[in-house]
Amino acid sequence: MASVKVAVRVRPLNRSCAPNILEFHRMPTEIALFLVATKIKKEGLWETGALKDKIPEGGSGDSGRERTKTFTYDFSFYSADTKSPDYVSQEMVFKTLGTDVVKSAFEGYNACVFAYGQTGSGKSYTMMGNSGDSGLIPRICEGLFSRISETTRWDEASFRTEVSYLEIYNERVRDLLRRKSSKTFNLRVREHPKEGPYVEDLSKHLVQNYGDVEELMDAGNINRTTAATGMNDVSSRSHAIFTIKFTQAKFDSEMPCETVSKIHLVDLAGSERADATGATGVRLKEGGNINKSLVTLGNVISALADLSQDAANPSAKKKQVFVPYRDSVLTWLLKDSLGGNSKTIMIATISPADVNYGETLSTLRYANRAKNIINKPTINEDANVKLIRELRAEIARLKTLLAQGNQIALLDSPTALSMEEKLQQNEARVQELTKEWTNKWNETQNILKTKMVIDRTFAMPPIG
Ligand SMILES: Nc1ncnc2c1ncn2[C@@H]1O[C@H](COP(=O)(O)OP(=O)(O)OP(=O)(O)O)[C@@H](O)[C@H]1O
Repeated sequence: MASVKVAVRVRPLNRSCAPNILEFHRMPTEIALFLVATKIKKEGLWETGALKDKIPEGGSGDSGRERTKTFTYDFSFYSADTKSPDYVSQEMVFKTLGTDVVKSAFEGYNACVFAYGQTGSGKSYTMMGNSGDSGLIPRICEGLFSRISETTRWDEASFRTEVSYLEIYNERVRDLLRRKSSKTFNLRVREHPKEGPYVEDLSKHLVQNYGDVEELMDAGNINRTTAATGMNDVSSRSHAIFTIKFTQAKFDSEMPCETVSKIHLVDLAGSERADATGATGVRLKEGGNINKSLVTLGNVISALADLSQDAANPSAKKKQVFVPYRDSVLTWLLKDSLGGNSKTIMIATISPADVNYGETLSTLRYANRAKNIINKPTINEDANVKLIRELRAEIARLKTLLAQGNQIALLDSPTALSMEEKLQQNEARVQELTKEWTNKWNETQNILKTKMVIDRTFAMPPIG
């Protein structure tokens, strides 16, 4: 069991922007939002943060008193002012959150990081970053490959890494890395009985080093649907999911080990008010679809939070809680990351400008709710390797029983003979499975050793 970890990140003010509600004390209306830094500094990083929403009770006769609502998150990143001693850089965000994702991948857990927030609040900056100031996705990929080369220096481990990149635009799934020859832009979402929802025909790209990933990331980013809006010159008009499938195989005390980890790195489109963005026509339709799927995400988060609270209170009468995963493509595809088999992190991005007070408060509430989600991450072990381990345990058990039987002169009894037979069968099966598994990995390594060339002929998405 693991709760969804929630971090909040404050972006800098725009040059032309309204006053900063982080330090701004003149009340724009009766309501002022103070993002009060009540953080605990631990090992040089902000470990826990609380953001306070102070609402002075102006006009009610007790103007001196303030109603204070406090939100507490797992992490709060103050990135509004590079000169501040509290300033949190892209590197610090990676060190605090990203290194855990890399660790999860090596341990065989699924992981997910998703950035949520108002349009222009810094989701793409946090997830992808700018050139020379990269965000979590490139840093996690780099971290993964640097740990692979470190590991292979002293260990006989083998690795296989595949990436895919899709966007959900107006409720349709597009492959951002599809080949020019592939025919469809509107991919179907299907459900695997064991592995859950997946995108049919989504291209998967084998990568050997960070350079390969970088090429794919750049190609996908060019393909992503963006547009200038009243709030952001390069606004993402789609939700983007960058997925890494990471497989690790090795012999540990002569025992095969194989784990698979799926990492979803998600840059959501921003919530927006049509009046603030000035959207009309196509942009307005996009905005409507974006908001609709974010509302569904909010409903899923709320339902999961209710379920977790219910589970934590066994004496309370159980409520019937329905989780509306299927109400949007986004929530359906992220089903495992939300309330399932994944270690998940939400990064809520907010603006410190007073004009964004309403959206900031709503993001803080949304993030507060997400903290209550309890996931059930498990190590994803290869089914054959699991079988080998179980058979070996059975062999050890039979051997002990036979040795005990030997001591009390049962060796020629029918029970002992059938045990002996079973033991031999199991040993033969283990040998056969281990051989198959070793051959499979040798083949994979041979494919990986032949120099791969990334196909750069990616298709461009249709407009609108
Ligand atoms: N923490 C930050 N430090 C420096 N610049 C930032 C930060 N956060 C955002 N920005 C800048 O603000 C602008 C808008 O940010 P970004 O595109 O990341 O927003 P977004 O939340 O992804 O918006 P949308 O939902 O419209 O796509 C970009 O130019 C980005 O570089």
